[in-house]
Amino acid sequence: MTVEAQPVAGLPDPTDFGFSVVRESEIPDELLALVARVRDLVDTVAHTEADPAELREVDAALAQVTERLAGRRRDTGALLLHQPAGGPAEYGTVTNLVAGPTNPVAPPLVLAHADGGLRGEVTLNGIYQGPPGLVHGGWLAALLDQALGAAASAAGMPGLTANLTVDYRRPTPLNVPLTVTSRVTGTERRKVFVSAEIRHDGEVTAEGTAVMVRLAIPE
Ligand SMILES: CCCCC/C=C\C/C=C\C/C=C\C/C=C\CCCC(=O)SCCNC(=O)CCNC(=O)[C@H](O)C(C)(C)COP(=O)(O)OP(=O)(O)OC[C@H]1O[C@@H](n2cnc3c(N)ncnc32)[C@H](O)[C@@H]1OP(=O)(O)O
Repeated sequence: MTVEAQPVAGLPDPTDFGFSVVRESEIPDELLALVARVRDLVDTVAHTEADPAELREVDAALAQVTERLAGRRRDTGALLLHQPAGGPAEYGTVTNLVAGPTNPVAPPLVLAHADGGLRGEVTLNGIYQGPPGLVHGGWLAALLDQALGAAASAAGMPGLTANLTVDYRRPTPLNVPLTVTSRVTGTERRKVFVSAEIRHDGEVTAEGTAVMVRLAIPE
């Protein structure tokens, strides 16, 4: 489902540049319910010890379901026009790997404006595993990258990550609530300096900084 975008302060209308735009409110509840179901499915499949005959049957059933849904496919680059709690409307992508509401692989990370930056809670299950019982370091980097990019975007300066530095301070456990925070710490020409942390039980388990380079939007 694609609609006309509301203008976002300081940004041109993305439809003028060939992007399709979807308002968050236009995503049907039924799709969100299906996405949640598939998240459960991914975790279930990753951990199943069902016998081969049962697996064959389930595989065939899922092949039918996949074919049934494959007919009407959204543009991969479709933008999501959404409004983080406590802040103005902004753009992301509908299928963003970390935060996209329609992406079953996204946990998803939902961030709200807080304390001069952004804050959100997320719980990562066994499909995000690296070492036994612990979150994969690449996924922690992805969470941080998202929070860092979103902080710049929420401050009205969307851009791309030019440089990302991650420090892993403590092992980050699976299946527990993690708090993610981020903020802009400075700007210089098109560069936006940002920092972010992931905490478990109040203790920082991973932290990152990034240089985001603001989008150079053609006149
Ligand atoms: C039309 C409307 C569209 C609306 C869309 C709106 C929003 C959508 C955008 C964002 C969505 C918001 C939130 C999403 C949240 C998170 C998503 C995660 C973020 C990512 O997943 S993102 C993917 C990975 N990311 C890349 O795929 C970047 C590949 N890369 C490049 O595309 C270029 O490399 C680029 C653009 C970075 C720079 O290129 P460029 O030509 O534009 O600019 P240039 O090189 O002149 O650099 C300008 C100044 O940045 C300094 N600088 C450059 N590189 C640096 C580095 N590595 N370290 C330190 N400083 C650096 C220079 O030193 C200079 O600094 P100075 O001003 O001091 O000279």
